[in-house]
Amino acid sequence: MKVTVLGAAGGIGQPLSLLLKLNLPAGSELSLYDVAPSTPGVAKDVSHIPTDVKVEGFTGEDPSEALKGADIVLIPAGVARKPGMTRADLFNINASIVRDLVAKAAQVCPKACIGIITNPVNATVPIAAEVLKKAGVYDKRKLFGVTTLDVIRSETFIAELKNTELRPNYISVIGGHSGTTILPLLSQVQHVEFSDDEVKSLTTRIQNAGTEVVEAKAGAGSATLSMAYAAMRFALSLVRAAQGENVVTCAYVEGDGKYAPFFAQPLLLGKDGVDQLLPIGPLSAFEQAALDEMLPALRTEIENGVKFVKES
Ligand SMILES: NC(=O)C1=CN([C@@H]2O[C@H](COP(=O)(O)OP(=O)(O)OC[C@H]3O[C@@H](n4cnc5c(N)ncnc54)[C@H](O)[C@@H]3O)[C@@H](O)[C@H]2O)C=CC1
Ligand SMILES: O=C([O-])CC(=O)C(=O)O
Repeated sequence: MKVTVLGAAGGIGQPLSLLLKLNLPAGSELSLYDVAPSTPGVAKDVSHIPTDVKVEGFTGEDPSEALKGADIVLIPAGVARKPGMTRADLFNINASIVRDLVAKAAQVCPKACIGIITNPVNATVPIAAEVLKKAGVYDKRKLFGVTTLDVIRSETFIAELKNTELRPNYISVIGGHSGTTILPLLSQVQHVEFSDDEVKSLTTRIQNAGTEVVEAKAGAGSATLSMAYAAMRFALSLVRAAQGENVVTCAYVEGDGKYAPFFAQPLLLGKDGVDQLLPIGPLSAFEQAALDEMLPALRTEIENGVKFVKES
């Protein structure tokens, strides 16, 4: 199993590389690439940790060497928000970064599962899909927007609010990954009751959690450490599924188009990525209204991504 991280020298990339070195199964390979010239040094640094995961680092303009033989490609390359910006403000720079990196992955490792972390995820995943289609290698089961951070935040905030045990993957977060497109399905959480006020305030907190970090970091970037953990958890789900385990997770994928062409929802992962789209389940009136309200914005972000590739 080979995992390649594109953007490996960044705020997310470095702790993600560390976590993968510590947690990938023995015998795995970890390939780190970034335009930052320090990347071979990041790889050298991580490689001194005594686990049975082989690490290589690459820099320069071309990620091809890093992508050779990759089974999973994780992409946190690009710029992050500063206070006052929305994720959509990152589109102009990050759209072409994702387009060009995914075009290389399409050439070098067309069968790899690709997890896009770079924001705005709602648009960068459709960009990646269009690039893979152009290259004739698109398999919608293998392209994901990584929304695991929304899930782990929900887990943490619920446990804090209700003083309950932390349980992984006990909540679905559907829709997309920005503002009101992030919709945690609190009504489905087992054994926990929320008042209407709690539902409102907790939903808003989960939707604004990225901004909470951006503001607290005061100009030094956005979530990196919790995102690195989230991306590791997502990558390990793909690894376990590739090894034959049935794994359920939420991610932003091209689904059945019922709500929007791309949509974050629970998925059953298998050997080739998405094995089954799982139903989002029954929604409360609050959640149904929030879903109806978010869809136009989500669809517009998707269209912007598609248009960007068609026009470039
Ligand atoms: N999906 C999610 O839940 C989250 C997504 N993000 C997004 O992840 C992205 C990265 O965030 P950070 O790591 O904090 O940013 P950062 O600026 O610390 O790191 C980004 C890295 O990407 C590299 N890079 C830029 N262009 C590249 C290219 N063409 N090829 C390879 N590497 C390239 C840079 O050299 C840098 O090392 C941002 O777009 C951010 O908004 C951040 C948090 C959560
Ligand atoms: O808010 C941001 O810009 C980074 C991000 O996606 C998150 O923390 O959820």
